[in-house]
Amino acid sequence: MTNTTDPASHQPGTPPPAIEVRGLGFAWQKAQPTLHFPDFTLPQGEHLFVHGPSGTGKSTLLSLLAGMLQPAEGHVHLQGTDLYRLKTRARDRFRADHLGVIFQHFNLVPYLTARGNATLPCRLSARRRDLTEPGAGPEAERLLASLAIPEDHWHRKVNRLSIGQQQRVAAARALIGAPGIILADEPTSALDTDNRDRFLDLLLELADRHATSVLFVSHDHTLASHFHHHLELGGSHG
Ligand SMILES: Nc1ncnc2c1ncn2[C@@H]1O[C@H](COP(=O)(O)OP(=O)(O)OP(=O)(O)O)[C@@H](O)[C@H]1O
Repeated sequence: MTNTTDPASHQPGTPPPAIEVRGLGFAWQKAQPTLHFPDFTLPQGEHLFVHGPSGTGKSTLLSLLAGMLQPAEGHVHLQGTDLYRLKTRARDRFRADHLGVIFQHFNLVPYLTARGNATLPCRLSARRRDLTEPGAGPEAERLLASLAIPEDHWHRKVNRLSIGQQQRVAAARALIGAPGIILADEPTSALDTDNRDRFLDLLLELADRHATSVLFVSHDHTLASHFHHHLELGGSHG
């Protein structure tokens, strides 16, 4: 893997942070003002809660961190790799190997089962396949069970599951193969308070087992206490 670590960004001999953002800006269209994002560093294994009013750029930030948009300015380093110095194919590979993403609408593959969706990252990444023990199928089943998906639902197509169950399948897909970073965009928006807290506790507990860093976007301030760090968008920086 190409490693374009910025030597100024962390002490030699220590692991690089999970996420480092510097001077990041993005414009959806030339006529639109550039969205500016605050600088931040998230140490590996720690969790960040990103909040802020609608339209302040939370989803845009997530897409930038996932390597899916080209920034107008600034840098994103993920685990020491300068994401936007990678060529497109290398960036796609980096994403498949190191990122688990839970989108607002889950982006599950509707014609695959819960187990089929959860194992998908291991089909796209040999690294993640190699990091499953004893293999992608059993690991997917263990994650689905940990996330309270009943065994008789594992072989059901995901469009026959409840919204809450689909959210948990998306979490299993993000967690499989121990990616270093999980990016989650409002993944609890459709859940009631009890299920939301349970989902979040499970996600963070499973992430902690592999020292996975979680960046979690939500409008819901009551979730902030679950996280080590908080980042408010829409303040004086932008
Ligand atoms: N595909 C797009 N094309 C043009 N402008 C966009 C696009 N997506 C978002 N924007 C604009 O970029 C800005 C930031 O949007 P973004 O969705 O990142 O905000 P957000 O904080 O996630 O909002 P919400 O909380 O409502 O989901 C908004 O002004 C929005 O209108």
